[in-house]
Amino acid sequence: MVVEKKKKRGKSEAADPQPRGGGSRDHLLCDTMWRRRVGALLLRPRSPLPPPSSTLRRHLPDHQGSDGGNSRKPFIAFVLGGPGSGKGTQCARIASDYGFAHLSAGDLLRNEISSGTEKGELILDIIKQGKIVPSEITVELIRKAMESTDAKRVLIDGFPRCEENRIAFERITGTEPDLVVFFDCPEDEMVKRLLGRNQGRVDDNIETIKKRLKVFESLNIPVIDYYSSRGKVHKINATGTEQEIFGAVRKLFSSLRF
Ligand SMILES: Nc1ncnc2c1ncn2[C@@H]1O[C@H](COP(=O)(O)OP(=O)(O)O)[C@@H](O)[C@H]1O
Ligand SMILES: O=c1ccn([C@@H]2O[C@H](COP(=O)(O)OP(=O)(O)O)[C@@H](O)[C@H]2O)c(=O)[nH]1
Ligand SMILES: [Mg+2]
Repeated sequence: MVVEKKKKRGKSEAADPQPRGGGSRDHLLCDTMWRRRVGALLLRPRSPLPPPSSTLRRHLPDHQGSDGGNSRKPFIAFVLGGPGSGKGTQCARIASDYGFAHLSAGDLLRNEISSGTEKGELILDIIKQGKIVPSEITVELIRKAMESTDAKRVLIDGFPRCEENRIAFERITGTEPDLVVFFDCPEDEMVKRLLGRNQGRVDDNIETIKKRLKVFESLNIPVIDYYSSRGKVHKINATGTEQEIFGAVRKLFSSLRF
């Protein structure tokens, strides 16, 4: 099943700006429709997105360091994979064994929902529908979280979700990931795990799961294809036990020079 999908993931498709899959495209919208819908919210007077702040700049330039260690950027790993592929589970173990800060985009968004703001209501609405939150919101949350950690190694779990997310992140932070880890898992296994997750999440129901899987295939795979073409992707077979998968993860992370 996975192999068949991989065959379909040709380069030309990655370059195709149109979402794949045909049929109604509503569920595939990354950001455009929501931007329109919440234009007033997003365009409300506020300070424009700042250029990378001095704190973030300290981390963001070349992580090899160019001014005696003061300008070191953290080592950034994006952790991608379909819903239920085990991103969060494996990130927790990487964070604990390899000294990474674990920034989960989904958790940052859910924290914002808990704040009870208008923005939180918008995020909740989008998550319930399995769609993607506007990049301005997510990138800003990630940027702030990166600024507030002193960690020299950062895992960004579940982001970028689409090409537009990726471009916004690179533009706003002025940096790129050093590594992209892709947990490759068959859909039926992901569905089984999500239905058993039992965390009371509004999006872990079969109707929303189906939408999330379509969004992953149409919008997230192109991000993985993009970074593959830049030699940054390390694919890990995400079937088997947590321990077995972590064996493959450990092989990768133990071989890295941070
Ligand atoms: N290898 C695995 N085998 C079976 N269940 C797993 C495995 N890895 C994670 N899980 C469970 O599957 C669910 C989804 O895992 P999670 O790490 O939250 O995935 P993601 O962050 O990619 O959505 C959780 O309930 C988790 O405990
Ligand atoms: O960068 C992100 C990360 C998450 N989400 C939304 O938050 C939901 C849950 O994301 P999370 O990463 O927590 O889900 P997971 O893949 O881990 O099950 C997604 O379906 C999206 O609706 C988003 O819009 N942008
Ligand atoms: Mg997760």
